[in-house]
Amino acid sequence: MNKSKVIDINNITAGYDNHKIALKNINLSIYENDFIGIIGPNGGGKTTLLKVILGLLKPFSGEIKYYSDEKEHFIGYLPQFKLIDEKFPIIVKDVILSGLSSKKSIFKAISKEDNNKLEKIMEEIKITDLKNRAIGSLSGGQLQRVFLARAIISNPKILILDEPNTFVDKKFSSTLYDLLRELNKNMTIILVSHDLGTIPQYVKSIACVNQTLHYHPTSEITEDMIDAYACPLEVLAHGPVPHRIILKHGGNKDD
Ligand SMILES: Nc1ncnc2c1ncn2[C@@H]1O[C@H](COP(=O)(O)OP(=O)(O)OP(=O)(O)O)[C@@H](O)[C@H]1O
Repeated sequence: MNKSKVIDINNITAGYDNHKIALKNINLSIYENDFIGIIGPNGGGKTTLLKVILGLLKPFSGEIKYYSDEKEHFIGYLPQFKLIDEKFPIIVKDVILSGLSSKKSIFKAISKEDNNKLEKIMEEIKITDLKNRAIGSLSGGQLQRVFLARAIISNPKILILDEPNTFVDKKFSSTLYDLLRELNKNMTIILVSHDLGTIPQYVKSIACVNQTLHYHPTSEITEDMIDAYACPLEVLAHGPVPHRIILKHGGNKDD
């Protein structure tokens, strides 16, 4: 079966003002219905890669191609979590609705169709009871759900999540992954995570990012990836780790 490409990253080198290079000669092709887990050490360049994909950071060199007719709702993005000032005067439903159009004023009356989308998404993510709460009054996990709802309400072709597990509780964590699996039927998902114990069960492939990018077309995390890319080893030691994800390099064939 031939899958269509949605994004092609060719030989990208990127970094910041001081000419500090965060990513060097990165190549990655992303296809429809991919579910890519991005792992790597702190400061390895994961968020920088997302910024390049989102068009928020112009690379020093290289090229990124997008394959889509529709620009506006091509990518939904759940950013890395930041606490919000508790006086921030916006309520939950307006935050979620702002994911439908960047141009629409939050004071404009919402259409019936948009309202239906809002109700449906809040039910799916189990935040209906938060609908009229000021976002500054929410807990970290609640806020993260609200931003997830905002990222997917427009039904984007690609969903990008940066560390979505930081604040959610264990119970919502499995709901979140089940939801992502469901969304993945119609959406490409790119997920940055340190949660090495969990992501192999959900993602279809893994990209290790530590200034360079190494793509692994399976969801197994091998010792090799951990050694070469200094991925956070301690996470593997926490809790029950499915045996199948710990393989030696070439373990599939030789062991
Ligand atoms: N705005 C910035 N200005 C200058 N340097 C930056 C900026 N943002 C990130 N960096 C640097 O770029 C490198 C890559 O950072 P990045 O945030 O992409 O890493 P990361 O893999 O997402 O890390 P973490 O897992 O800690 O979130 C780091 O050395 C970081 O200090």
